[in-house]
Amino acid sequence: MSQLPTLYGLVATTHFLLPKLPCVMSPYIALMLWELVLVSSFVWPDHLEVICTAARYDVTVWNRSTSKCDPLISEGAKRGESPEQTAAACDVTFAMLADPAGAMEVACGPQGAVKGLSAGKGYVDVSTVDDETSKAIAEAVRKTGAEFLEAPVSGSKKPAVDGTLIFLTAGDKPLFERASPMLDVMGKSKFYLGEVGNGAAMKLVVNMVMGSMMASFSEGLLLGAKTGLDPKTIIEVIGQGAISAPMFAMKGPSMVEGQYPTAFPLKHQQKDLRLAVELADKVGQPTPIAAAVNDLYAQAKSNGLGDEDFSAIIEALKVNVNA
Ligand SMILES: NC(=O)C1=CN([C@@H]2O[C@H](COP(=O)(O)OP(=O)(O)OC[C@H]3O[C@@H](n4cnc5c(N)ncnc54)[C@H](OP(=O)(O)O)[C@@H]3O)[C@@H](O)[C@H]2O)C=CC1
Ligand SMILES: O=CC(=O)O
Repeated sequence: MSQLPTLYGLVATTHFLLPKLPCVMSPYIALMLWELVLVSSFVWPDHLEVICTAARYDVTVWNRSTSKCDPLISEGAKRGESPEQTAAACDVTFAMLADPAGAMEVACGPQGAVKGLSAGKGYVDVSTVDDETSKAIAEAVRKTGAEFLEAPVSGSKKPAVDGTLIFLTAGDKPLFERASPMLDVMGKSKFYLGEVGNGAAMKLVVNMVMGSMMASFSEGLLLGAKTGLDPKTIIEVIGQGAISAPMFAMKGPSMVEGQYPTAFPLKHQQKDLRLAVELADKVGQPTPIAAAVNDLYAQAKSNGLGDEDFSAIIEALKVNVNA
């Protein structure tokens, strides 16, 4: 299928992207891989066809819940039997897992990708994790002679489908250069940030700001509504001023309707806030706003909103304090 020498492995996650590369996958990665030829619970056959044709990569996919790979398999991807076998079969393996525990399990567990790595291979971890997890995976990967790149992404489901993610990479520069053509298929830009840990830190900083923005926006919509303002007009006014943001314009209208179709799950936004607050604590930077917002998301998660989109945080604020 491919005239290129690189074989991709994807060990992943499931919900967000079944992207376009070799993976141990997540839904999110599935979307990314989708453009390389990936797999996922999302079905966009026409789009996949376009991407496969354009990218021309041979892709092997593995996911813990194997059925999530079926759509990609039916489009020509090969099925990996385990992270180990996937990494052994591929030149470069992309991993996209839910959290630090999942990323460690898939990289370093009993059938982990590390067991299939060797000199000449590369492992690119696209999961959002903390710097310590990333460094531990980097060490295990490098012990095999393979190279490691952390590459968390900024951008949710639509950018994944469109191939307009932003990659925040750090680690082995030769692997960054080798993986760049693949990153370019899945993303609109990529940053190389130096030592392992810098990509994780950048991602946590960005998502800390995003989580706080969404909570503040939610408070504004609810406060306005309580004073008799039309929330749709609030969104319009915000959209024309200095604090306008694509996120408000995109998610505001459905939030007003009480609809939260999941692109970025609330449980992952809370995970990122928690990791950001822990990072701040480690380096001695006060982040009182992020700490308060983290508590709010944690409360929303315990109230059953974890699998909703993170914009469902507005529901956690819909309490009548005068009742
Ligand atoms: N969704 C989004 O918009 C974005 C997500 N991200 C980040 O990308 C990552 C994935 O996100 P997303 O796809 O939405 O998450 P999901 O929760 O939808 O998917 C998580 C994936 O991780 C797998 N997984 C979790 N734990 C393990 C484990 N112990 N062993 C093997 N597999 C495991 C799941 O497997 P299974 O299918 O078997 O459950 C699933 O494939 C997260 O780190 C998230 O923060 C970053 C930017 C945007
Ligand atoms: O991590 C989430 C995103 O949208 O970026």
